[in-house]
Amino acid sequence: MSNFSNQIRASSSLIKRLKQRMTNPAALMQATRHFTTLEGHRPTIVHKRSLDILHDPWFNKGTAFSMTERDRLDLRGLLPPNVMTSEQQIQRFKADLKRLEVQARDGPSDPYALAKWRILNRLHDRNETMYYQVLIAHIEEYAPIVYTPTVGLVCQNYSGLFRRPRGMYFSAEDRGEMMSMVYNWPAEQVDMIVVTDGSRILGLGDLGVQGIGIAIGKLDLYVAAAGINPQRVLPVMIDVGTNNEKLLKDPMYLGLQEHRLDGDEYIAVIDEFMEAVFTRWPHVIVQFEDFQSKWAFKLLQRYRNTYRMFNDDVQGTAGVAIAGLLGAVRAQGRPMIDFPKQKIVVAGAGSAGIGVLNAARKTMARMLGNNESAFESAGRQFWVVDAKVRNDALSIIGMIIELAALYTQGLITEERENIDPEALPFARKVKEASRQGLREGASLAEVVREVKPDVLLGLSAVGGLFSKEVLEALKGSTSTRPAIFAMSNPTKNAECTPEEAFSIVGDNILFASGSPFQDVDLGNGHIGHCNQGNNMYLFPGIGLGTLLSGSRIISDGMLQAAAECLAEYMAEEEVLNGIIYPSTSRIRDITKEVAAAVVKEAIKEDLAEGYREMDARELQKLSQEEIVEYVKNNMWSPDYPTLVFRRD
Ligand SMILES: NC(=O)c1ccc[n+]([C@@H]2O[C@H](COP(=O)([O-])OP(=O)(O)OC[C@H]3O[C@@H](n4cnc5c(N)ncnc54)[C@H](O)[C@@H]3O)[C@@H](O)[C@H]2O)c1
Ligand SMILES: O=C(O)C[C@H](O)C(=O)O
Ligand SMILES: [Mg+2]
Repeated sequence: MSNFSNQIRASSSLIKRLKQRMTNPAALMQATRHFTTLEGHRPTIVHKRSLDILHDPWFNKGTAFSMTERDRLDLRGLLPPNVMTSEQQIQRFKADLKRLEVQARDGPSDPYALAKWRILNRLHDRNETMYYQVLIAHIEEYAPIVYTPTVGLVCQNYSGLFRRPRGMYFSAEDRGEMMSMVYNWPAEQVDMIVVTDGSRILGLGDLGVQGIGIAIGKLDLYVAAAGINPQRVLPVMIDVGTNNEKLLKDPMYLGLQEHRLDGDEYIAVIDEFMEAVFTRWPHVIVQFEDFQSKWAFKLLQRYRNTYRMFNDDVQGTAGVAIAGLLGAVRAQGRPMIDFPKQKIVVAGAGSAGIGVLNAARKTMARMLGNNESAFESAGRQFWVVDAKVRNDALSIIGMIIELAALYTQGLITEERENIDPEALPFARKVKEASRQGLREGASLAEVVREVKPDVLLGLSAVGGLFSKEVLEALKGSTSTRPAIFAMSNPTKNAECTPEEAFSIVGDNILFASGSPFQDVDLGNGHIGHCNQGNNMYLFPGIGLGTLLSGSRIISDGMLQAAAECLAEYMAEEEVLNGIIYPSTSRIRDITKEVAAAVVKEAIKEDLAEGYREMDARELQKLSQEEIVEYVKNNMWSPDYPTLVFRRD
């Protein structure tokens, strides 16, 4: 699109926004105040633009920059969309100070988590190199602060915590202008974008614009674990509104205070964003993060064959779960090839749950011969329990219908009405279910009692779902070592704690959770190991491997290679001791290995087009060891460079 037509779009949208303000009393007041200021004072001349202004305490006004100023000073997209008055800014600051005590108490297991986050964040703003030195050297201690679980708390309190903006904001009001807005980002090259629309942040629901925190946290791991250069990462928030009623009414909220766009309008915004970023940075990789499942699958299908993108919750989680499930087989003292015999109960058929189910089924089918009947019989190893408010129920709420009838819950069978298309392949046949003593909607405890599964895996976002009754039922498992994956985040959303799992089901279980927990002291010198089953073990390596291979897309084979690499990373002895995932202190090493596996697969599939001086032909010639070396040599480390001044 030409610059000229962009300018026309920009000015027509400006007029539209001014018109809208005329009907909004608060905005009108603000506009009036702005003009009064202009009349009363001469404008200040600035010789800076863009981030340089935001980073200069003398000129910075933060969220109080008006829309016209944002346009004039190339600030558009560098601030959350809601323009605030300076009175509102002060209110927000005071509310944040007051909330500090409460937040400290709300914190995950560490009451000082949020205070630590603030200190680290200030360091990040001051000295990026030192920030990453600290993070890498103490990743075990600080990953739970900059990432899950504290990042959830940060997102929930983002309006108060917001200081210096980080990343870009594209809002529904920026339609038609994104192509020019991307040029407001100061970096000439961007390798990794993590984008969210804030619609499902961890298990905390719709947090609207505040979800930017999750994109920032994921990119911190890209730098710390994968060695992506921090000057080449870009966190993005696409603000299409929010359906969170509390945020819609909150005067301190920084995002658009309107309901979420839906349907074609929503897709048009995401399409425009994708076109804009890939136009400016054709080699960028875009990770979709924490989109509600309604859009997660559709957008993945829409873009995955044309853009270098993946969905972390669907695909990253699937790989991490596969590695853990294979680890669970090994921990039983059996070969991985026995995986297709495992009986697996999954609670939660959302974007992550369905991603895991599809990948696990395919892995089993491959082991069984990779034909149609293998795929069919693999499907019979899964029992899926979900609980959903029916879409149609929302529209008939007014018709005095029993509340209970609005929900579909429990075991999914083919009898279920309005079943999600993604869950349909996993619906149990009614006759088969009844032979097992089960029926449509059977409770999780009933399913566990009748199936006696090897694995109970939760991606439901419901804290405590693996209740005493459910865990008691798991004692009847036919496995020598039942495995419990309580994968929902953050901490309070975990389906159960490791203490509950070990104390109720027994010392011999295998336990993994999405958020970190302490190991459990089982007495007599024995430790119940708590694994962290989190997609952080894969997404950094998937991104880095894709970047260094120069593959134009991220294929199923590349994702599979990443998962297998993680599964094989753990030594036999560790696995037999119940350790199926590496500790976070090894995340840089595992990421290097995963990236190398991804590069290797991209070469094998003839997708690798090369990166910088390493062209496709050179890549083809590399041995396994050379690929690992190539990856290692391209990982950024936080060392101070020597600086030299030169006039422009
Ligand atoms: N450990 C990880 O690496 C990882 C990765 C991705 C997601 N997650 C976590 O998994 C959770 C789910 O994420 P998602 O993207 O799939 O969300 P989602 O909203 O798409 O899916 C959640 C599903 O759980 C179902 N559910 C709700 N209540 C239930 C109940 N009582 N019993 C059974 N099912 C129930 C919902 O109907 C929905 O289908 C979140 O907490 C997220 O943080 C963890
Ligand atoms: O963010 C995480 O910790 C994992 C995962 O992406 C999630 O959405 O929970
Ligand atoms: Mg996520």
